[in-house]
Amino acid sequence: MPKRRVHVVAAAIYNGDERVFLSRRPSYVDQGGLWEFPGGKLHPHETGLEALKRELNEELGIHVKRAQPLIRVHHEYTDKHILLDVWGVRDFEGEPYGREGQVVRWVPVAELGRYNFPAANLPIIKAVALPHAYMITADQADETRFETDLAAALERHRPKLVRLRDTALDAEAYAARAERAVDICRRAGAQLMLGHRGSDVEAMVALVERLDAGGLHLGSDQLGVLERRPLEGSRWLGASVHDAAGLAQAERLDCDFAVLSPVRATGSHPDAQPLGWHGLQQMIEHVRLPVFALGGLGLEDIDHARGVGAQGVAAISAFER
Ligand SMILES: Nc1nc2c([nH]c(=O)n2[C@H]2C[C@H](O)[C@@H](COP(=O)(O)OP(=O)(O)OP(=O)(O)O)O2)c(=O)[nH]1
Ligand SMILES: [Mg+2]
Repeated sequence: MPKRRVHVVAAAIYNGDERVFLSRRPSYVDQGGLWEFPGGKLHPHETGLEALKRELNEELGIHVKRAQPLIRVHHEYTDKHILLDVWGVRDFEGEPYGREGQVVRWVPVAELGRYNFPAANLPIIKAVALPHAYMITADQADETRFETDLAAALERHRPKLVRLRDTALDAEAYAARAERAVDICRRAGAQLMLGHRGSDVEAMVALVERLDAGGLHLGSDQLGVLERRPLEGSRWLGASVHDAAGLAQAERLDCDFAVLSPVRATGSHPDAQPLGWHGLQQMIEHVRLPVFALGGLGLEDIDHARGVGAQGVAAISAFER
């Protein structure tokens, strides 16, 4: 017998950027006792947004005014195929409470990892926890200067996620710099992503694990040759992409996010044809993966990037200012 297909809408309801609202499923229902993003199944003839508004009113007593698509997750449970259609909700009326008697709680995004969710939820938790700014380190041959600049940028802009970009360093020098940079980032409350084009991916995965770094960032050439996700699910896997094929490959590999460039023309890549905001929007419209916009952008562009469906902005020079 074919499995039942179930379409579920659910909401990440935010209080600022720091907390999201969770409910605990009653013990007697499917996936009982686990925490969830509030929501439920579509009724016949309802759109996703209509169902979301109805469910959040029934379950939490709030009126949703606006919602943004966040992520769609397909998951095979033993008895059914589920599509979880998750929306970000920031604009609503009323104070959410457990209207059906369920246990509810505002949870700091950084603590989501401590809660037990249904198996389908891991990509959702990652999408919720992913910040809106992704800092990329600049080329700097001098080690002392590199460390001072990194500490200064962390202090000034407070990014939560940083990529240690490979510069002219060889594998050994990269690993040595990574070890210190992971530590500098950790003390500033940021996670560091590693990735070195001159090293093979297994060596990079081993380095990420040895240093307990935030994750692995793949270059577009590395992305192209991999057949499966090279890294455990609890760490971030990011990838640089420049076109629709790259985005599709990043999705296939179960990347947690992609960085798409160039949106604007930049001095560092003068020959590349910029996508523009419109090109970016079209390219990510049907992609289920969070995508950072990169190329000539600053932190002041984050809201615009989010407005066209991107996760936010990745940048090098914006963090040097
Ligand atoms: N709401 C929600 N459901 C989830 C999450 N993760 C996950 O696997 N699910 C599954 C559990 C259920 O099988 C299904 C949601 O159905 P539900 O029981 O909440 O549906 P509903 O609110 O419409 O309730 P009912 O009318 O069927 O009683 O999706 C999640 O984060 N939120
Ligand atoms: Mg429900």
